[in-house]
Amino acid sequence: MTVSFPLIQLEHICAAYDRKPVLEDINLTVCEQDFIGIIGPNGGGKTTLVKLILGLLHPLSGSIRFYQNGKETSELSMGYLPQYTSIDKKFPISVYDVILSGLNKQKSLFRSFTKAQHEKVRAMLSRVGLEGLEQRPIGQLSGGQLQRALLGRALVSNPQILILDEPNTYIDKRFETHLYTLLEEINREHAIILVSHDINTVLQHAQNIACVNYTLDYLPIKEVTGKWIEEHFDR
Ligand SMILES: Nc1ncnc2c1ncn2[C@@H]1O[C@H](COP(=O)(O)OP(=O)(O)OP(=O)(O)O)[C@@H](O)[C@H]1O
Repeated sequence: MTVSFPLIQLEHICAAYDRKPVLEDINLTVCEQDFIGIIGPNGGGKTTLVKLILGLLHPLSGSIRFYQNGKETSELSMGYLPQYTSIDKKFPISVYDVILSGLNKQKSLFRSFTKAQHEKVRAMLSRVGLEGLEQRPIGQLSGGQLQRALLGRALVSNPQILILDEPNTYIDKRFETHLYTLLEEINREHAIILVSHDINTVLQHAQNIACVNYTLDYLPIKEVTGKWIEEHFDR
């Protein structure tokens, strides 16, 4: 059996916006090669939890720790596919540059992107099925095409952990099948956190499930019963 080390450990996390509590006493460990599906009702705090993990929001109390090969580290490389609605489609940027921007953190400050980095972008364009659309501004893409471009941006740096917030809102059935094959492939080496309203998607692909509704309830998929789904899932 392979040993799976923790990558992220959240302990007793509380979060609030303008003093209004949103998350209470959240404990969660994300291990290497984990695939955690996050479900929960609208406004339950799923995106807030993702923002805390990404460091975009600071908790009111509690701790978030990152680990690499079992040793604590200050940060991890994370790829993030945000919710479609949080994207400004009017921003004048091409598909190619969106994907390239996923490598910003790996670029030296005063240097241009290297040939190898441009090659990574071209390979990613093909992986997410956007060849031929590289120069198109994002405002002229369909919802599904934009989500694929954002997925390319999240993946191009080969991050240790991939976080997807509602990836299949606009993606068509054909690409959805491809997306989950892609995620399976990625999951052989990297951890995935998938926020989804689609309980079937989570049950089918994740190893563990977390229901976020002010507090967090966590269970291995194997232990999920019909009763648990009824109690936790907002239809
Ligand atoms: N920037 C913000 N300022 C104030 N309140 C916020 C902010 N972002 C989210 N909230 C509130 O925090 C609560 C949790 O929001 P969050 O977006 O985390 O929920 P969610 O589970 O991701 O919801 P959904 O399924 O609708 O995307 C909601 O009541 C929301 O209105």
